[in-house]
Parts: sequence; structure tokens; C-alpha cells
Amino acid sequence: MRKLELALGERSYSILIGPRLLADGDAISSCLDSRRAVIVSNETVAPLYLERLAAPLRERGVSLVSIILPDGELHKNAETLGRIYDTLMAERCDRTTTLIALGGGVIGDLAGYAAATYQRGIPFIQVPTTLLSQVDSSVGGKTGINHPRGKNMIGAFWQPRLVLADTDTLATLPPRELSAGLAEVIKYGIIRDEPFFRWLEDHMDNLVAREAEALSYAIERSCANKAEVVAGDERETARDGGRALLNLGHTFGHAIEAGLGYGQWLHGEAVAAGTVMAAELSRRLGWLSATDLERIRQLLARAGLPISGPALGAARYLDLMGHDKKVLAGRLRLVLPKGIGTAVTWGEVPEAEIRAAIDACCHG
Ligand SMILES: NC(=O)c1ccc[n+]([C@@H]2O[C@H](COP(=O)([O-])OP(=O)(O)OC[C@H]3O[C@@H](n4cnc5c(N)ncnc54)[C@H](O)[C@@H]3O)[C@@H](O)[C@H]2O)c1
Ligand SMILES: O=C(O)C(=O)C[C@@H](O)[C@H](O)[C@H](O)COP(=O)(O)O
Ligand SMILES: [Zn+2]
Repeated sequence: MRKLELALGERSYSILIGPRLLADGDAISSCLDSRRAVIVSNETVAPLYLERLAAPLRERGVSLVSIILPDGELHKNAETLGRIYDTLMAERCDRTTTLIALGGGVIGDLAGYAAATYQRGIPFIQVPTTLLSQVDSSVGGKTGINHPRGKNMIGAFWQPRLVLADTDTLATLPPRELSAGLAEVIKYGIIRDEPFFRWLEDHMDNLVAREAEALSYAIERSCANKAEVVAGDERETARDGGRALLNLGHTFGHAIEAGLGYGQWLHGEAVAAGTVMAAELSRRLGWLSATDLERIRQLLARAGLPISGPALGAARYLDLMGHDKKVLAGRLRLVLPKGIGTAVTWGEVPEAEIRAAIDACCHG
């Protein structure tokens, strides 16, 4: 098992990564304030893993309720959130009840937001079961739901007490979802970890083949990068650099997700195409060589990801991008790579260049 720590003073927590972790009830049991917990999962994940997680907890005297939600990004909304609140109320859950998210990023974001808001905050544990959620969404405390016009527009920062990433769960993940997770893995290499980017170039085939050692290493390195960034800028208040860099490709990507309708493109797919757009923009600004742009495109393509976006038209992209949470006083700020391994947040990009980058990277 690999163990990392996200350092946030009294709210610091462990990130445990490895095989057979679901069956180890001790890690979760020792984080609970009482013997009551509610597991939030979905119709796909629950039949696969709910019992594996629940049995060892019951053996330790934990009384459990489960909430099984419909599957998919389309359900990351207020209506589904309401179903969680309804059960918490019906079960008379109090502030010692812990919410446990068992699933991918959609379940983690929904359950996390419910935990942040029910009775103004109850304990929360992340048990991520997709690659994307193990490398990114379960760590760092961003929780929330979508608005039809914009991704994650309603939410809260609410840190979990523990992240338990059982790598065995990745065996059942559909290939398209594995690729989606790799988009966020590649992101860390581009924004702050050039040696990791080179490692990914050398080991992408091992990752796509789901070789256990390669996957565990990529998850650990991704979480280490994310934990360091979040510890330095938990609430994304730094004007340049800081946590906003984790948004590489997301301003374009979120526009694709909302523009096409949630669930049409996976989050990781949209981030991949958005990363190419950001890299193309950097090339136009003279910040990224054509060679490094091509390395980024190649690596994403080898991960099974799209490297061009849907042709929504630059005007529609810009309209949707205007809802981005990095917009300050009406000014769009974009995360742009400056070579591989460094990136900046930049609010001075001429709109004509953004349009040109979108047009160059969108087909079909
Ligand atoms: N909070 C954050 O910091 C953060 C970071 C990145 C992404 N996100 C959010 O995360 C979401 C994407 O997460 P995701 O990619 O995990 O998608 P997801 O939660 O929709 O899961 C992907 C699919 O895989 C299924 N699944 C989950 N685990 C499985 C398993 N082990 N075996 C088989 N199927 C399994 C799910 O039911 C779903 O159909 C988006 O809403 C995105 O906005 C949040
Ligand atoms: O943790 C972060 O910070 C991130 O930006 C990680 C992203 O991968 C993730 O998709 C996040 O949900 C995006 O946040 P948002 O604030 O742009 O909605
Ligand atoms: Zn993301």
C-alpha cells in the first residue's frame, strides 16, 4: 500500500492507494465519529463493490445505510442531491454520521457537497473507483453539482477525512473511462512535473494495458502533485499559479461538456481536447514549441483520448467559457503551458488568438 498525506493542519488527511483496500475496514472505521455511516454509490458501482466495502464495516459494529443513485454526469444536479438529503433526513442522521462516497467523480462531487451542506457539514470519506477519481477528484475537497449552463457552478470546498483508493476496482472500468482518467494524469506532467511527463511517454502502453505497478505509480505521483498544489492554495485564491493550474484544459473542456449536453463527452475527454486547445494557444503566443505541442497531442492520442474538439463554433465556445470560475471582473483567465512542466494563469490573451486556437483544434 502507498500512503500520502495532504497537509492542511488540523484537517490533514491520508490518501491510501493499493490493492484489497476495500476489504480493510480498519482505515475507515478509525475515522468515524460514531458507529453510523451512509454509503452513497450508484447503480453501476454498488452491485460490484458495495458489499465488499460494507461487510468489514458491519463486522466492526458500524450501522450502515446506502443510497444508490442513477449513474451518469447528467445526474450531477440538484434533483439527485435532494435524494441524498431526503435519506439523511428520513434516517435522522446527525452531525456524527459520516458520508462515504463509493464511485467515480460524479458520486464523489455529489456526496461531498451533500456532506458539506447537510446540517452545515458532516464528516466525509472518499472511496474512488475510477482512475479519474483516484488521481484527481477524490483529493482536494472540491465538491458540487452542475448547472445546465456551466459545470460545477454550485459547490463548496469540503475536505474528506480519508481517501481510500483500492486499485483492484480499476479491473472492471470500461476502457473509455480509463482513458478519461489518463487525461488528468497527463495534466500533472504538463503543468508541473516534466520528469513525470517523460515517464508517461515511456509507460503509456503499460498504463493502457492496466499493468498494476504502472497504474499504482501513476496514481501515487498524480495524488502527490495534487496534494502539494492543494496544500499551497486550498481555495484557489492565488491570482497566478496555485490551484488554478489544475484547471489546464478545463475552460475549453467544460464548454464542450455543457455545450454538447452533460454526459455526451466524458469529462476527461473534454479536458483532453481542451488541453490541446490551450497548448495550441500557447504555441501561438510563442510559449510552447511546435515539438512540445506535438508531444502533448501524441501522448493524449496514445492514451485513447480525442485531440480535437467538437465544432461548436468559436462564438459558442467563448459564450460558454464566460461562465468559468476563473473569470474575474468579466475577464477570462486561461491556464497555459509554458513548455512542458510549467504553466501560468493568464488573463491578457487577445480574443482573436483564442478564436484562432479553437478553430484550429475543432473539427467534425
Ligand atoms: N472534485 C474534483 O476535484 C474533480 C476533479 C476531476 C473531475 N471531477 C468531476 O468528476 C466527474 C468525472 O468523474 P469520473 O470520470 O470518475 O466519472 P463517473 O463518476 O461518471 O464514473 C465513470 C463511469 O464509470 C462507472 N464506474 C465507476 N467505477 C467503476 C468501476 N470500478 N468499474 C466499472 N465501472 C465503474 C460509473 O458508474 C460511471 O458510469 C465529473 O463530474 C468531473 O467534473 C471533479
Ligand atoms: O481540484 C481542482 O482544483 C481542479 O481543478 C481539478 C479538476 O480536474 C476538476 O475537474 C475540478 O472539478 C474543476 O474545478 P472547477 O472549479 O473548474 O469546476
Ligand atoms: Zn478535471
